[in-house]
Amino acid sequence: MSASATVVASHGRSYAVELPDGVRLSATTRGKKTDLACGDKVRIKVLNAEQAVIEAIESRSSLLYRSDQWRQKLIAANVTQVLIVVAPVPSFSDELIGRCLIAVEAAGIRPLLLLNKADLPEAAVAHARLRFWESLGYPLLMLSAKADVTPLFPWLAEQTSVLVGQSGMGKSTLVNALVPTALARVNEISTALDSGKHTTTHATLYHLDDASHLIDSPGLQSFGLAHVAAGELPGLMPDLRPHLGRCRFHNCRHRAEPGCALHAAREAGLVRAERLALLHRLQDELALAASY
Ligand SMILES: Nc1nc2c(ncn2[C@@H]2O[C@H](COP(=O)(O)OP(=O)(O)OP(=O)(O)O)[C@@H](O)[C@H]2O)c(=O)[nH]1
Ligand SMILES: [Zn+2]
Repeated sequence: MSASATVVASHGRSYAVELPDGVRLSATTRGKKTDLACGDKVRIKVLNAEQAVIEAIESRSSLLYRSDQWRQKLIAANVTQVLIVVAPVPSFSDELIGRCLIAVEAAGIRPLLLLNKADLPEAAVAHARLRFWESLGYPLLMLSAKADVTPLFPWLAEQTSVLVGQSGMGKSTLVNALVPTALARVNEISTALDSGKHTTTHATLYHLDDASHLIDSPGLQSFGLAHVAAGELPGLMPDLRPHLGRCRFHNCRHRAEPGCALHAAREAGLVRAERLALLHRLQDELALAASY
């Protein structure tokens, strides 16, 4: 029997898919190609009450992924919003936030920065650090997953959101607070995927209501952007964007070229030196990836 389904968990080559009536099956793909992400809409062939084979993947409205010179790591498909979760403790990385926001911009998805653990005394300093990202136009919400997640409700309504962030920021705590049945679900899916672990080792999709869905993803340590073209990078950085097209050379790489408008903006205090440094690091990584 052939049917439509949604990928609700992905872990390596193992998937869990959900039928329109809510029944979940474990599924594998045919052949070697396994470019599937949690949130993907697929056509499956049901083998029995527990198993299915994924036969085709439907076109995606969005795809969030990271990549290095060797491979792409799909994070989530068909999401409308990315929640970048940070916390005062353990300390978060601005480098990771900057990279993640470029991937989010490249994918055309709405971002929300979420500062969790607002109850900790270190939260004020973390909040002050995040004001930079807020000044670029990215919305920022501060809450405590342990105390109260209701401030998040209006943001989640009628969205398919994916939680991304470094390990330990509190993604699982957030999911457990938002989805009362989440823990049971995780155990059920872990069994289906035969991983035997109950930590966030794979992406999982939860339904908050009929129109609102939430995908949890494993903690990130790095965020490669080998899939973004070098020429597109500055246009994906909102602080650099207003200065583009004003360099002396139309093909300026914003490195040592004379008359570079981005360097002029940095000298005028309009652009942070770290942001140009990030652009240059990403350009170097792309050049390295291209040389393989
Ligand atoms: N004080 C405080 N601690 C929190 C809060 N939310 C989560 N924590 C704690 O932070 C630690 C990490 O939380 P997790 O939910 O496991 O973090 P995670 O982001 O899912 O981590 P990974 O599964 O490794 O990706 C746990 O000890 C939580 O109890 C909060 O709002 N306030
Ligand atoms: Zn330039």
